[in-house]
Amino acid sequence: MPAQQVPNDPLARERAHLSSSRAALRAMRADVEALDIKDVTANWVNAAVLERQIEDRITALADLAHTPLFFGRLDYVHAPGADQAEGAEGERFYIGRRHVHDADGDPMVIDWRAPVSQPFYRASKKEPMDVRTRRRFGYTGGELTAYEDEDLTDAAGEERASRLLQTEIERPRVGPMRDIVATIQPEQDEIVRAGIGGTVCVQGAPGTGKTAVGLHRVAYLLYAHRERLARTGTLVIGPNRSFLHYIEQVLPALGELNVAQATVDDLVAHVEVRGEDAPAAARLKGDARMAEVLRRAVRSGVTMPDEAVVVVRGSRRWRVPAYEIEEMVRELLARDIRYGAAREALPQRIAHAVLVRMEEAGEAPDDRVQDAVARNAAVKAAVKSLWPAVDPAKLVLRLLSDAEFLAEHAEGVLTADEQAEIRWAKPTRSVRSARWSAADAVLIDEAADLVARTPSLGHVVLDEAQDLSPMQYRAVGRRCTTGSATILGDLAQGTTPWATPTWAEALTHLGKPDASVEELTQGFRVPREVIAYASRLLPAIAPGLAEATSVREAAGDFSVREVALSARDEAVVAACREALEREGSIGLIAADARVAPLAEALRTAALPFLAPGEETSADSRLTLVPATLAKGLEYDYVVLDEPSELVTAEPDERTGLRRLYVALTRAVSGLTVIHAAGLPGQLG
Ligand SMILES: Nc1ncnc2c1ncn2[C@@H]1O[C@H](COP(=O)(O)OP(=O)(O)OP(=O)(O)O)[C@@H](O)[C@H]1O
Repeated sequence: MPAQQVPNDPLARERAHLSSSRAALRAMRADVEALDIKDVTANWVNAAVLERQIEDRITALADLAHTPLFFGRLDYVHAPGADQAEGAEGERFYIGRRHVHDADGDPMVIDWRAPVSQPFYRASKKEPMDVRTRRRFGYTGGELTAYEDEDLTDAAGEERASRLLQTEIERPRVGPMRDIVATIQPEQDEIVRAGIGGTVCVQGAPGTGKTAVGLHRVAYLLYAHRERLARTGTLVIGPNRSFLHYIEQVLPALGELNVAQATVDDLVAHVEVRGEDAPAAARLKGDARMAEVLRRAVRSGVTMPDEAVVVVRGSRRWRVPAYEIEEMVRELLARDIRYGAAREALPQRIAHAVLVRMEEAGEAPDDRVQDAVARNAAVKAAVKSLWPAVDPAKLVLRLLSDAEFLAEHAEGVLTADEQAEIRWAKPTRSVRSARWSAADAVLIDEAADLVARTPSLGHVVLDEAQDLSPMQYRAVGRRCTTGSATILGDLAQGTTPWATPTWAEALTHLGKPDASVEELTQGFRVPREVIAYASRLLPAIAPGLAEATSVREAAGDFSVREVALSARDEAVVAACREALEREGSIGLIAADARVAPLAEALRTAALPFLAPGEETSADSRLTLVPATLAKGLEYDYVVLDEPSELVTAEPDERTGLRRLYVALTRAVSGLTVIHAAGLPGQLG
C-alpha cells in the first residue's frame, strides 16, 4: 500500500493489514492451485501422493470467514532473530492460526506455534520476555472491530484481566468444539509446548481445558516436529464416537488434517464385539494380571524335541540331534523377543546347525543353502510341532472356554473363583460365533502383541484417561512405545468400576512411569455456583482432589426444582422451553433408561431434538443426552433429569456419584435440576 494511503486511525490500520494478509493468503492458495505436477513426478504413485499433499495444502490455506487470520500482535523491544520468527525481521509480529507471507516471501502473519509467538501466551509484566506491547484483537462476525493493548514494560503496574479474553470465555456455545489459540492461558501453554520427548499427564477438574490443551499440543508438536511425526503418525483417543465427532474440527481449523482419531475399542477391533461382561468379569479381564496369564498361555504350546531333525539333500542326510535343538528352543524362550519373531528364528537356527555340519564335511554352502534348508519340509515340520503358530483370538477363546487350560496358566495368578468369574457360561467353538465383549477384544490385542510387536506411533493423546482398565492402558501404551503421549483426565470423573485410583498407577500400566503429572485448576466452562454445587460430591468420589475454580464472571443460572412424579416429564419439557428462549445450545441429560420416555415427552410437546454427536446449529439447539455419553461434552444450558436415577443406574454408588458429577459439570451458562425422587444425600 502506498505511504499516503496508510490510514491514521490505528483500528483502520489494523484492518488494512488484515485485508492485505487475506489477499496474500489467497495468492498463496492460488500459487498452490496452479502447481503443475506433470513434469515433476516420475510415476503415478508419486503423483497421487503429491496431489493429495497439494489438496491438503489448498484446504489448509482456505480463508475461513469466521476464523480471523490473526488475533494478536507483539511489539518487541529488540528484534528477535529471524530463526525465531519464521524468517521475519523487525520488532512487530502479527500472530495467527497459520503463516502468511506476501509476494516477496516476507511474513505478514506468524504461526502461533513459532517461537516468536510464545510471549503472546506467556509474557507478563513481571516477565515481559522482551515484549513492549501485547495487542489482542476482537472480531465480530469476521470483522476486526476492536483491539486492546497491554503495556508490559511497566513492571510495577497491575496485571489487568483482558476484556476480550473474558468475552471469548463467556461466549455462548453452539456447534462443535472450537480452537482456543487466541486465548491459551500460561498454565495451559506450558503443557501445549512441552517437549516431544516426554510424556505429560494432566489432571484437571471439569472444564479446565484438558481436551483443548491436548488438541493444541498435537498441533504444536506437528509444527515443531513435522517430518518426524509425518513418518510415525499421531493419534487422538477419545471415549466414544459422539465425543470424537464433537472435537473433530479443532485440528483441521488449525490447518492439521492428518491426525487420526479413535476410541480404545477401535484400536483393539480384532473381533466383532457383540457381548457384554458382568461388571465383576469385566473388571477381572481388565486387570493387569491377565497379561501374565496370556504370556504363559501364548508360550504354552512350545515343546521340547524328543527326536533329531534329519535333512536330506541330494544323496546326503544331515542330522541335528534333539539335545541341540532343545538348546535352541530354550535359548529362544529365554530371550526377550516376540513369540512370532522367535518362531521365525528357529528354522534359521536349525539350518545353521546343518550348515556347520556341511562345512565340517568339506562342503562350502552359502546363504542361499541356509535359506533352502530353513524351508526344508523336515525343518518346517519340526518347527510346527516345537513352536506352533498362535492365533491370538483362538488362544483367548480357549482360555475363556476351556477351564483346564485357564487353570493351568492362571495358577498362582487368579484364584479359582476369579477363573470361574471370567469363564464363559457357554463354551464357544469358533472365533466368529463367539459373543466377544469389549474386554475380550483387549485380551486379544495383548495376545496379538505377544506374538508380533504392535507398531508404535510418534505421539498419542489419550483423553478421559481415568476410565481405562490396566489392560486398556497397556493397549494404548504399546502404541506409543517409541513415541510419547499426552494423558488427560480427571480422577473424579472415573465412571467405570475399574477407573484408575491414581495417575502413578495408570502411567505404570501405560509403560510411562516417569511422565510428569501437571494439574490444571482454572475452570473455563462451569459457572461458579454450579461447580460449587457439583463439588459437594468430591469428598465421596475423589477425596483429596481440589475443587475447581471458575474464571467465568457471570454467576450463571442455577436452580433445583422438586416436582411431583406425575409432573416430572412436563417440568423437564418446560425447563427445556425456558432454556430455548435464550441463546446457545441446550443439553437435556438423563439416565439412559429415561431417554426413551423423555424423547416421547419432547415429541408430544413438538420440541425437536438431536442425539449427541449430531451437530447443534442455530435452528436446532436441543440435544437429548444419555448420561453415559455426556462425558467431555458441554452445553450452554443443561437441564438435568432426576439425579438419583443416574446414581442407581451404575453398578456401585461411587461410580454413580461420579456419573452425576460429570452430568452436573456440562453447563456453560446455566443448570436446572428437576427431581421427583430425593436427591443423593451427598448433594446436601
Ligand atoms: N484458554 C481458554 N480460552 C477460552 N476457552 C477455553 C480455554 N481453555 C478452555 N476453554 C474452553 O473451556 C471449555 C472446556 O474445555 P475442555 O472441554 O477442554 O475441558 P476439559 O478439562 O476437557 O473438561 P472435561 O473434564 O469436562 O472433559 C471448552 O469450551 C474450551 O473451549
